[in-house]
Amino acid sequence: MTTRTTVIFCSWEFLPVPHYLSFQTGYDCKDAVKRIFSGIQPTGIPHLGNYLGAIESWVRLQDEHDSVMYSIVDLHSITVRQDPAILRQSILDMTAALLACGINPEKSILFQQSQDQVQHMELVQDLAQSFNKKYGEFFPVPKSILTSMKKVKSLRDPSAKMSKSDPDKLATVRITDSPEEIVQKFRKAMTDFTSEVTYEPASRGGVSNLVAIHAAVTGLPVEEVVRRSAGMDTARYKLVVADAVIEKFAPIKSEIEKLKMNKDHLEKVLQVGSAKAKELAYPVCQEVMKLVGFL
Ligand SMILES: Nc1ncnc2c1ncn2[C@@H]1O[C@H](COP(=O)(O)OC(=O)[C@@H](N)Cc2c[nH]c3ccccc23)[C@@H](O)[C@H]1O
Repeated sequence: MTTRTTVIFCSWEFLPVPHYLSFQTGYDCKDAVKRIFSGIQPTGIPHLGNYLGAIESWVRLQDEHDSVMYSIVDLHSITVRQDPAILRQSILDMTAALLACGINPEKSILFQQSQDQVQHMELVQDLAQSFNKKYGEFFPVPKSILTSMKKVKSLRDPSAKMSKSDPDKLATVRITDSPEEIVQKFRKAMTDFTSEVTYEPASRGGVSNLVAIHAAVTGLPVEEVVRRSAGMDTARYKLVVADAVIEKFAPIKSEIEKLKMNKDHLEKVLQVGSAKAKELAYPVCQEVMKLVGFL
């Protein structure tokens, strides 16, 4: 008998999870298989924060775990009114972006949240615990895991996180930005009056955000990035970071363009993902029905 459990992946916050994903179909929670689950809203193009804080790790996790699910959380996005046609297109664009970043539908189940039922992480934990109290140890209680990358900060206000919805267009670097746009955004990034490049997040948020981004996109330790920029002023350093980001995103950007031309493929990926997710959920729901006495 295969047993299943859920490990919630998130970058720094508690994240909600479709509740069926926290079910297991075995009888012994201790033997449960780890399941990775995370999600991203379809609205807007993924930015540097989404990439470094989540997507890059999702790609790694799909190679490290047998059961991995990523959801395009379209239900989350309708907390504000969305134009249906634009939302439909955004879901496909996000699918293209995730595939271009390296999400492999052979290794991960990629699906739309609206094809599931959704609950929040804390609620799932409460539900699992309360169900287990009444019916025995059936649901593993989901746990969160964290990435090493902290929040990527806004380029215009290092006290705020980089966000898709920032009204200041210079604050957020999107995966599909042109090299010119990326250079412009980094050139205008807020730093301070000290020209030296150092990593002191508490007192020098702006330049430290640049160092953290630089380290993350090059894969170098922060200390090494700082050492290599000795003698450089922040104005020059901004261009070095911009170049590193351009280099990182160039292959992803061209892959997105290719994938977006094949709408049928993108739709198929989501359909197959939803079918796989439903297939996992169905026997679990049946077990629950039996435990409760409905079947
Ligand atoms: N500036 C930033 N720096 C570093 N990481 C960041 C930055 N901005 C965003 N992220 C991370 O990107 C992922 C998707 O963000 P969303 O806002 O679309 O993501 C959200 O709105 C989520 N609630 C959707 C979600 C994630 N996990 C789930 C599990 C179940 C259901 C839903 C979810 C997230 O990991 C987010 O933490």
